[in-house]
Amino acid sequence: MNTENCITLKDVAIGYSGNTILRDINFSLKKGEFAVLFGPNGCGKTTLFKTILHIIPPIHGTIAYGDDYTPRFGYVPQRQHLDEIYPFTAEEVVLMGTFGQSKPFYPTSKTDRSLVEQCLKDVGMLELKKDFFSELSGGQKQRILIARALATRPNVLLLDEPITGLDVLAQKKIIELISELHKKRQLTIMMITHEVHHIPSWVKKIIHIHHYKVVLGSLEEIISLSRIDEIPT
Ligand SMILES: Nc1ncnc2c1ncn2[C@@H]1O[C@H](COP(=O)(O)OP(=O)(O)OP(=O)(O)O)[C@@H](O)[C@H]1O
Repeated sequence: MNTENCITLKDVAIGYSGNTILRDINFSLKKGEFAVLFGPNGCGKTTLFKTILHIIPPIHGTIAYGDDYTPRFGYVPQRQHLDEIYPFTAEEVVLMGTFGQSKPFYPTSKTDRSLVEQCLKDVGMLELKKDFFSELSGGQKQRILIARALATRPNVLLLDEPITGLDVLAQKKIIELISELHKKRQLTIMMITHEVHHIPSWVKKIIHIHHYKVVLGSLEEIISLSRIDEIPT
């Protein structure tokens, strides 16, 4: 495998309990690349993320990593699913990101505490760390979920619809934050969206799920395909 590629999907089929949702998925991500996974509601974007994260196995095909490359995934799930079930402060939510690497029932280490502080600082939420997660605005919640993912010390960040449901200004700020983190931490990033106008104009790689097929395309190609889909038949 090309050493520049950190993740390669080859002839992958995804789905649940043997029922295929999408097949013939073929693409690679280079180290430090920023890719958008775009497609309509219910087409299988989150399922593809779950497969890449090994939460569910692929029905067919392989997911390979570059030579000498071990991916450490940070996952930012859809915010709407978490809003009401989190009776924790912002800081406690970020701390959860460290749990996968700490020993059970041990008090939080100083290293983890300072990691949490750094992640809160990096997303601009240090001052609100004692506020309840449930009482934060949509944009602030998104920042905390990004900080929680950063606290897992990732080299690959997967973001599921990070700007859906935010107002235009908050969307702009979250995209700026993600872009800044991408550069500063040299992360490989994959971001899901189902709205074409949520794709930043500077994104070069777009993985498009279109009519049950996974294709790579430029933003211009994706926009023209979306327009064709909007024409009534
Ligand atoms: N745990 C599950 N078991 C069986 N089917 C599921 C499960 N989770 C999702 N599905 C189905 O898989 C299909 C793809 O869902 P998925 O959540 O991956 O789509 P999506 O593109 O991320 O949608 P959205 O944009 O609405 O988040 C849907 O038909 C959904 O009902």
